[in-house]
Amino acid sequence: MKLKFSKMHGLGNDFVVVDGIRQTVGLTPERLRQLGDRHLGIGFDQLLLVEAPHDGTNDFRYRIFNNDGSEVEQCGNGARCFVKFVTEQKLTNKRAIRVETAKGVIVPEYHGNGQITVDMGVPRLKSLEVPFIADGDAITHPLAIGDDSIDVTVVSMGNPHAVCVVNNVDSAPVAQQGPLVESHPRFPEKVNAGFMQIVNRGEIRLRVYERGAGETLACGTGACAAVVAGIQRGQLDSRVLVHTRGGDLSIEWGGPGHPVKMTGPAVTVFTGEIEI
Ligand SMILES: N[C@@H](CCC[C@H](N)C(=O)O)C(=O)O
Repeated sequence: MKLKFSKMHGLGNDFVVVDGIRQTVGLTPERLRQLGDRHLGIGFDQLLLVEAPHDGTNDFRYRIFNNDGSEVEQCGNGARCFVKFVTEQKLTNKRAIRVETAKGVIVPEYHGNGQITVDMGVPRLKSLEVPFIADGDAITHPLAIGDDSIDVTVVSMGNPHAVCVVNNVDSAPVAQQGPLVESHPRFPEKVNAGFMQIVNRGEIRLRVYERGAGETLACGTGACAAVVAGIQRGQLDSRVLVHTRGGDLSIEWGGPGHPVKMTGPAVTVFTGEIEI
């Protein structure tokens, strides 16, 4: 059986996007890992599956799989690619669409100038909602990593994030500490680990070691979580330019109870079909 797909990226965070409305798709975790392999398959950080919504008031359902085969709740760069995909594939002609994810509805809006803004929903800040095993709901928590201790702020953007502040992202120990944070026993569902350098109150540099995918060139929910964490810590203003290794995202957050808005590009690289 042949599977049609588009290869896309958001700031170098790359995706295989599959229309599960007009073709039948059966993907096991093993098959996902094989398709995600950069030598033996197509290669991707995440595979995005477009489905019909469960609730008729929404336009689509959006499922996300990491390249380790795990299904996850949310993906920010993927959300922008999702809206470009459904527009290019003529699955909709709306500019603003309502998309169901495993943790609520997101509302991406296509501006037509190459930029897409996504209402990523209200971040969850309570430890239990991340989930994170904490003594209380402090803004930073010391986390023991081997012989070191790092201070993390935990945020759920639908998916779990732990953000620490570093002096320089270029020399931050992302490859060493990232996997230890990702699988730390205090995060029962694992976590995405963000390393944020604060440039000024409106600008940060960010690297993210993603749960189930390793370090990526950019992470949209990671950018949202980092800005929320920086604002919670009193170090950032409400509109922040986030520099990632793959490019820039603009993030806005009005504080607790408000949704996070993320703006950035989405690119289609090629389309293809693969035997599965
Ligand atoms: N690349 C993403 C996040 C993808 C999911 C993440 N690895 C997780 O397991 O939660 C983004 O742009 O947000």
